[in-house]
Amino acid sequence: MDLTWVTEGRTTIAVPCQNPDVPFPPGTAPVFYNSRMALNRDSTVLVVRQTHPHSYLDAMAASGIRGCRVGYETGVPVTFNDRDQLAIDLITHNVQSLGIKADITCRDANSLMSDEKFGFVDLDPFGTPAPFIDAAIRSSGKYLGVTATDTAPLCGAHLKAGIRRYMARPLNTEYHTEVGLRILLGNVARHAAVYDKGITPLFCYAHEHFVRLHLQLKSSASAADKSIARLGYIHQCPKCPYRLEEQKFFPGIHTCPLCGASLTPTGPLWTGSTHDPNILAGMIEDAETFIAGDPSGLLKLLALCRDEPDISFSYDYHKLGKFYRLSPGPIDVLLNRLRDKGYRAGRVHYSGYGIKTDAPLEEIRDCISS
Ligand SMILES: C[S@@+](CC[C@H](N)C(=O)[O-])C[C@H]1O[C@@H](n2cnc3c(N)ncnc32)[C@H](O)[C@@H]1O
Ligand SMILES: [Zn+2]
Repeated sequence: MDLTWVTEGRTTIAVPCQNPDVPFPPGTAPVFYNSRMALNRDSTVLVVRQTHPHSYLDAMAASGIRGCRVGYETGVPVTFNDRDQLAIDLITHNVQSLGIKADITCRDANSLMSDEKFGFVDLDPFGTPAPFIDAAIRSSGKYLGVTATDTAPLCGAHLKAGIRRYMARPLNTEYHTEVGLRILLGNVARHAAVYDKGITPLFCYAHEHFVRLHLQLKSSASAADKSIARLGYIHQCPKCPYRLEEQKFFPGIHTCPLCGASLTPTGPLWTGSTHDPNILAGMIEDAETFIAGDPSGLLKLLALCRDEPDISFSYDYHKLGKFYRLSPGPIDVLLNRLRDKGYRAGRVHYSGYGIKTDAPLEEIRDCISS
């Protein structure tokens, strides 16, 4: 395998040689490495620096970049695993060149996670993490990281695949990214509850083509009950912009109060907050000085998440304008008008056109038109 050196964060490792103008066709790279996931890994390094787990499992390590960064940039002992021997050879080379403390195993991730426990278990598979979530919850002593790149099933573009994988009904609507994030969170909460574990989202977000979760697990039946109580539904009107958040285990049947159509439920999904404000504040402070290179993209994402209201759906600002046949002014003017009227209002982290507010639609329309 021809190798080249790459530096990500403060860590330099070897990865398969790739001409950026002629990328490997999907599935043909000798060992996977994607520089576009650097922000995803930056966020994990920051979470690990806030949480200090006693050990970290990079369950699907490929080149080992994620675990190498955790080991080198946080000092936490790492176990690297991949079922591919080529990946193991590359990880061994990278671990030796960095001089970090590590165990390296070549096993099926589910088998390893069924046998051993780790402070922080991290899943970063190709596509869906669904087949690995159960074992990861059993293996994790306290923290869990999950990446999902199967955004089409999660967000409702591939409805049947979404239902099969996550046992929830997604909805391909203007806030489908939010739906995908919350369906994955809800799925993890339900798996955790089976083992009397509750989840606390530390920093969970959707970005470009992936969803990323960082969670804390708490072992107790009451923590599990509290998580289950956070599950619910978003009911969307198929004819107008009306939508309703419902925190209930079984969905109610609802009719749109504005146009009379039957609302379509999406879920079960996680409702309310998707981050811990203290962890986020610590990450923001740390990112400014610790993340090597240009931390502006990550800092922007962290600030947007911090300021996003804890509401489980959003509106596309342009779509509202189109529906009401109004030409909307600047988004910040609308948000200020809503706040002046006493409503919560803010931007969303996953779209430049999304807004979240608890104002009723008539008030939003008035604020757009005034
Ligand atoms: C998306 S890559 C991991 C990327 C890596 N974490 C990073 O940050 O660059 C997925 C890796 O999972 C490995 N893999 C897939 N299924 C697996 C399984 N059941 N057990 C262990 N490794 C697996 C593949 O060999 C591949 O190297
Ligand atoms: Zn309606």
